[in-house]
Amino acid sequence: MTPLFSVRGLEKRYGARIGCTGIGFDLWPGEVMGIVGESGSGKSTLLSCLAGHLPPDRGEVIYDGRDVLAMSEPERRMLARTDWAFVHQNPRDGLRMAVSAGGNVGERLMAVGARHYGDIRETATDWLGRVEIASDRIDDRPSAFSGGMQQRLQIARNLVTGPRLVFMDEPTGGLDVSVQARLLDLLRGLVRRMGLSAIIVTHDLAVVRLLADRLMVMKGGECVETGLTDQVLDDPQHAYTQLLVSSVLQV
Ligand SMILES: Nc1ncnc2c1ncn2[C@@H]1O[C@H](COP(=O)(O)OP(=O)(O)OP(=O)(O)O)[C@@H](O)[C@H]1O
Repeated sequence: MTPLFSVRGLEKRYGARIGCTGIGFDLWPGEVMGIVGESGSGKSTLLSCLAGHLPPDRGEVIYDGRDVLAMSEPERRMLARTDWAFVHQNPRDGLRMAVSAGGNVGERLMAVGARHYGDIRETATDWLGRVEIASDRIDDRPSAFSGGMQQRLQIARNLVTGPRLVFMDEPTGGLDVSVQARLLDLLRGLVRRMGLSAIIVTHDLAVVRLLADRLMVMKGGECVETGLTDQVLDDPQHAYTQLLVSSVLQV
């Protein structure tokens, strides 16, 4: 088996300030990797570089044997529409607020070639069900939805085309705790059932405990510790990870 996604020596600077540096890992098919660290540790910068939203200054990003950084913009956009998906922290960044819930899901299918209206509507209805949105809300706009519903709709919009790799930026951030728990459960079920590979950025260790097979701990733009999630959280080796874990336990 070869890795689905490989990263080597990735670096991004903002002038003299380091965004992230020296990042390298392999992600295997069906594997979920969590990236954790305090605010300013470089998580979002790294995720943006990985997902092709931000050009890194140095390094290599290989997806399924293809050099992502050497791709043309149309090639990268095609990849982002087909094999990849990106779930934003704020659903408004990942949804079209002026389009109905069904339209939000359906237009992704159309972007990959679906044309038959009946089939598109049927698949959209099915996906709304999978993310626990009642089918009679299909013609409502996302602005009429709660934050949790909007996030579930964003997930349906992203997963309907059957991506292989999903990037998630604080997918449960900004939601209240009971809504977070339900969303996490739902995400875990979808990721496992679809055999998705995912990279999840969060500062919430409960999120990675539930979703991630493997963890990368970041501090000051660098990876300070990596390993299996339970191993890292139960027996942290780096002083910073120990602090991160113990500060959570004190809450
Ligand atoms: N557009 C930018 N211009 C200049 N510096 C930036 C920019 N974006 C991020 N940085 C800097 O890069 C470093 C990493 O920031 P980044 O946003 O990636 O961290 P983060 O771990 O995602 O934080 P948060 O959890 O608060 O989003 C920080 O020092 C930050 O100030």
